[in-house]
Amino acid sequence: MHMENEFQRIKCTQRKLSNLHLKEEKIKPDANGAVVKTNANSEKADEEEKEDRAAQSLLNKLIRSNLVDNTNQVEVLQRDPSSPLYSVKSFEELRLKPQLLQGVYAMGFNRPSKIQENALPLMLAEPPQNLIAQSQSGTGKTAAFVLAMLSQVEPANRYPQCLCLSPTYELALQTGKVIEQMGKFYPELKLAYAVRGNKLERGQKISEHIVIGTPGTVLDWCSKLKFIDPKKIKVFVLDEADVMIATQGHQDQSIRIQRMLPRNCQMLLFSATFEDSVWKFAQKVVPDPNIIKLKREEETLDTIKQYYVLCNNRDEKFQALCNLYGAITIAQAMIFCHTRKTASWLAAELSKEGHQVALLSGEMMVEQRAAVIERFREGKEKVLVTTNVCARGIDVEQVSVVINFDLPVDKDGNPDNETYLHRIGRTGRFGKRGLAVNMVDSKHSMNILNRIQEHFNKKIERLDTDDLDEIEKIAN
Ligand SMILES: Nc1ncnc2c1ncn2[C@@H]1O[C@H](COP(=O)(O)OP(=O)(O)OP(=O)(O)O)[C@@H](O)[C@H]1O
Repeated sequence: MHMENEFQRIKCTQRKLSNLHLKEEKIKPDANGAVVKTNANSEKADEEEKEDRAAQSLLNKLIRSNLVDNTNQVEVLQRDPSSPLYSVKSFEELRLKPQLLQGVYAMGFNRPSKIQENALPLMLAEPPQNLIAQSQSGTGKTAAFVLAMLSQVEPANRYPQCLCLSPTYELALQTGKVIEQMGKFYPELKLAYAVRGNKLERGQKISEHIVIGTPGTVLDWCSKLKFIDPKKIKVFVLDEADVMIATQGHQDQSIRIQRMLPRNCQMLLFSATFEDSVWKFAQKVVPDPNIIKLKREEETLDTIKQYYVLCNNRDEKFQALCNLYGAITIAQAMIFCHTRKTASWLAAELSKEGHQVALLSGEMMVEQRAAVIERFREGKEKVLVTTNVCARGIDVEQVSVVINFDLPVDKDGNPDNETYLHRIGRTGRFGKRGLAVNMVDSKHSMNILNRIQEHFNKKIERLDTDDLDEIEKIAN
């Protein structure tokens, strides 16, 4: 397929861009090759680690090979509440083109996911319906809109008919990959990438049926360069709207593109979250929408044993951790630190003690991070040391022990209860027992711990890591 080569070519550029990403770090080598900070704020930057939602989203895509379990109900708000609500339990019921059904099965999908059950009939309805859909990452949104786009293409018409916006170059490539896989048995269907670096000759018109790209380049291709005739677009998809609006300028560019499309163009918007800002944006770009929401699986602290260990300083925390090591490595454990520096130090110290640990750090490229998580998921390492920010939003399901080497705090130094719940709450899932150990080394961190206890109205027991009987007790 023609798009295969295209993808390969873009993949090469992707590597170069990933390297660029590293250059943006606020550290540089001095004349002797040692790493020095470039400005006074860099210590702070290191501590806070800028949250990069796009990188986190990409990481989740790279490490995920399955649907995320979700037994919560799907909420559907129809534009026309009087029309019957269709939901499908099989892909056959959707009456897809045979080559698409073949593609779906070749991907190993046996039946639609929860969100797909309701979203697909709405998206494939005649006349096409607009849709705003929200569900957590990994619930099958991408596969759903890719199928909708592929279903609506008329291959005989050699011009773009579906337009899909992604927040970043890398995310666009990932979605492109799903289009390629699902369209594997539909060779006449062609895909073009509207991403920076993909240069076309002036005056050229694109003949591919689906265009996937980032807002800036797509806007240029539709307006300034006129590679695409926006008036011929039948399906417009805005993916990862929550990540999109976190990037400066993307929101305005997306709205400008949307304004160029014909009135009867089907508009589809997807997001993992629905904060107010996302919702406002969604309403601007999707007129008269149907709305589908799938709630996140509730995390609870009910089946988790929570402890704290009282120490005087970092070295004592390390010693306590070593005492606990045998008990925690019965299962898989994640250890959270506040800064990259502490995480690197801790991983190095644990290695010196002869323990095999993995380090996941924000300064690694996304591909490297994905490889580390993959090894951990395969059980090649039983302990993963990371920072709260770096691991935010990453779903590793089999972890049953969480150690907060540093307690989670927000930018202002207040307890970050949400992160605490998300980290710890995942350990006791599916009826499994979980274990959480919090390291406390100052009055301040004791105060944070007390506030966390108050917030969840749950007592966190003290643990003496010199007492072998007690350690034995928590491990079993
Ligand atoms: N019906 C299905 N049956 C089995 N696996 C599926 C099905 N739909 C999607 N998947 C797989 O589940 C994983 C998550 O799906 P997908 O990427 O579509 O989720 P998503 O909600 O778009 O996630 P994100 O928000 O991270 O983009 C992928 O590996 C995908 O191949």
